[in-house]
Amino acid sequence: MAEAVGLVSTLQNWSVMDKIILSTKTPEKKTIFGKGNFQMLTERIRETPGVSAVFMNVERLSAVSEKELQDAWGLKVFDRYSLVLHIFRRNARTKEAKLQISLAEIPLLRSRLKNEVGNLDQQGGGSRYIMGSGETLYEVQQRLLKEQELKIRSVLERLRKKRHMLRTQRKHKDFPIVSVMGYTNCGKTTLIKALTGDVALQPKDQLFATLDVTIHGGRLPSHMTVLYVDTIGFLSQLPHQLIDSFSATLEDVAHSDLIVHVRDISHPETVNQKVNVLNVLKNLQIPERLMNSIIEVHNKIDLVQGYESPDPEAVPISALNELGLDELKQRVEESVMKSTGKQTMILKVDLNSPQLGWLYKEATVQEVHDGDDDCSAEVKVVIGAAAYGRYRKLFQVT
Ligand SMILES: Nc1nc2c(ncn2[C@@H]2O[C@H](COP(=O)(O)OP(=O)(O)OP(=O)(O)O)[C@@H](O)[C@H]2O)c(=O)[nH]1
Ligand SMILES: [Mg+2]
Repeated sequence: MAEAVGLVSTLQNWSVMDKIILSTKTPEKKTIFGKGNFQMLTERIRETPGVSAVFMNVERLSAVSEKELQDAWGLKVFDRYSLVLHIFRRNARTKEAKLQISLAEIPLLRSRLKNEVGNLDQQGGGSRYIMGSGETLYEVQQRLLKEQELKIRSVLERLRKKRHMLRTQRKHKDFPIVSVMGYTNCGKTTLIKALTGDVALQPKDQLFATLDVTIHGGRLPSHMTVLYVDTIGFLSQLPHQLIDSFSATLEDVAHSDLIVHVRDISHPETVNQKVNVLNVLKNLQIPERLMNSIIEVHNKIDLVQGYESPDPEAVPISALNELGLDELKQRVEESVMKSTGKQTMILKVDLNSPQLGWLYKEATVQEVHDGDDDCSAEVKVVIGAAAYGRYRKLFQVT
């Protein structure tokens, strides 16, 4: 099992795996391989030292096929769905991520159950009624699964509402939100760590190191605070049901003020990865204004000698070596000012009133200069239209 997972971490794309592990395009057929092929594969598996699991590059194996292959090879057999789920399970930290995984596991349990009951039926046990309850064993188990699914969904819904509330509070505080997105392992977490200095962040050289959407405050050149959102990485051909379960965690992206798309330009599949990420973003129904203002970041330039971006709009950086970050922050600032309608203003404040304190709390104070008299000051401030409206109303400024 460790090998299978290690392999995914290193290769990061299914197509390369075809060459190394097994592949088939007809998982639904009861017998996947012809007799000759099956024997050849079995021999290859036996001859290869240290194989502890086999990965079949298909979205879903039927429970019957999975069991047959496992019995024949004496090894755990993964398909794309169960392998991604396995990695997710290892990396999940928060309650929400764990619940999402439990939800994604239900279809697997359901098809296994069907298979087990099929076997029991052959022995004459599966469809018997239980102690006059009117329900067969299969029906009871199906019902329990359904109940479990409903319970998970209702807890997830509660967590979602809580997130919604937090989002509203953040908006009220007027901090722009920048979602950092990209293919798995492209360096999203490393970049946010470099931009915010948040030592709690842990970048890792593995797939789906980040499974929870987390938020980190960082300063822009104008001293404005923005909130960077670290998101789950994308992977091509991620099984559909898993996307459904996890797209909920990406919901917040549609409400952000800017998307930064990080690309690992040292990766041989970097162009395909970009296409994949943009496709998923389209499916997440991101508003057009956000899609049109995406900042594309070319990361890991330290790994490509003399890198020159083919796209003059892209920002080349090395998150690990902290190269190009000043330019990136500048671009983020310009974009955020535009999308949030924030402006730089010079306000005259009365030092005998709480105006200055209010501005420090609700906006970004850049400079404070002495005013015409002892009790006034001129304040350079970055402030959004809504906050300025509140300021004027509160202090009756015309
Ligand atoms: N050489 C080099 N390595 C980098 C750079 N940025 C990130 N890495 C490495 O790439 C690996 C993945 O980094 P992460 O920041 O965890 O990537 P991620 O996009 O957050 O990955 P997931 O959360 O799994 O989707 C780590 O080993 C980082 O050290 C860079 O600029 N140069
Ligand atoms: Mg990450």
